[in-house]
Amino acid sequence: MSANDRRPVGSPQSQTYDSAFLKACRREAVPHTPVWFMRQAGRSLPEYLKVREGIPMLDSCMRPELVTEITLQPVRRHGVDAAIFFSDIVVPLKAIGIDLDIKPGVGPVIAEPIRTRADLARLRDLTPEDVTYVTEAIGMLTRELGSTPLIGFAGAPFTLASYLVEGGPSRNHEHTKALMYGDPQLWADLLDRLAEITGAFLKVQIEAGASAVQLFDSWVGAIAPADYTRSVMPASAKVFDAVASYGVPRIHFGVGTGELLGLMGEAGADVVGVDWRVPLDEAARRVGPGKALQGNLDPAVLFSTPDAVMAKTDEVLDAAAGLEGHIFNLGHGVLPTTDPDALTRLTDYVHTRTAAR
Ligand SMILES: Cc1c2[nH]c(c1CCC(=O)O)Cc1[nH]c(c(CCC(=O)O)c1C)Cc1[nH]c(c(CCC(=O)O)c1C)Cc1[nH]c(c(C)c1CCC(=O)O)C2
Repeated sequence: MSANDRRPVGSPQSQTYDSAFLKACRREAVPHTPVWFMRQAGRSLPEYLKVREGIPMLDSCMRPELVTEITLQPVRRHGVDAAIFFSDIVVPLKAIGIDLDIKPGVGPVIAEPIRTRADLARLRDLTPEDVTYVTEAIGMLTRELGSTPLIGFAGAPFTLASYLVEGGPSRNHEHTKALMYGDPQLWADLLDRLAEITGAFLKVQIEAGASAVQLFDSWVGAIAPADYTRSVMPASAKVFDAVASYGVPRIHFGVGTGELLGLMGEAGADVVGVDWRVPLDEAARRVGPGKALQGNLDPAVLFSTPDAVMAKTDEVLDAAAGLEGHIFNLGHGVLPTTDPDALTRLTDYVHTRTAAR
């Protein structure tokens, strides 16, 4: 029997329960503000580029030893308070047989976009057998990580639908919105299918040992609040409901979502991720009581001088001073050409500045 079998995730007996990260998610007192970075594993790290050499992105997600190594790299280097599982939001779609690839410098590209009712049949249920490499990698990882929590993740139904309907990355989401407004029933059915798949994918990660999960609705900032409530929120709420009984914190993040922060909390999140456009004290007013916040240093700030980084970090920490729970992060993912030393310095700075309080 492994440690995971005896000490279930989410319970006070789990090895990660008393970590600063999980305490902040639960809005309990912390020894220091916990830090992790979206996209902390990846191209900013030379050791990542080295192990990925000659291995296509999606292939790398299916090799448990490689996933374990890549996930651990930023934890070792920066001393962050949590690891995020190395994978991609399109991995579950690939696992159920959707023909897609991740093109370097472009992102996910879908061979045949999904736009009709007949296309929906291609989105079959995801079972744990489809992603045994995920279960295996998380088992290896949680053994290596010990008391450091592992964050599992998935793409939210809207963001996944955007890739599937457009066929790839999109600035304006025109085909996606055409479907959402033009055939609301097909849209609702598509998002509901994606919610089932996403819920199943998160369950696999939690059952394998993930201590928290983050739902990335990266592109939902393109949607107005009324449309979000009507056409997006029911599916995201279904995903959060699917994993509610595990008792692990659920984080909800999107870019440009200032007008949606309250609704994204209401969808069922315990922690709301905030990009850099809304200060955290204002975000707290929008989200309301009972939720922790995560964020929100502009990732581009890391290209500035160390003094400027510290000054902008102080602004984030000052705005966060009155929050019920705060997890320090960037407002979006680490940019690929970021100096990794700037991330290590930032981690140390947040730890030191918040330890004395
Ligand atoms: C929208 C989205 C995607 N993937 C993801 C999102 C949501 C987060 C966000 O909003 O940024 C999520 C994601 N993708 C990846 C992770 C790994 C874990 C981590 O954060 O450290 C996570 C959490 C690895 C990856 N996913 C990808 C890379 C780069 C590929 C490479 O290193 O070869 C990595 C490390 C590819 C990818 N996959 C996607 C994009 C836009 C890209 C970048 C394309 C490019 O610029 O090359 C889709």
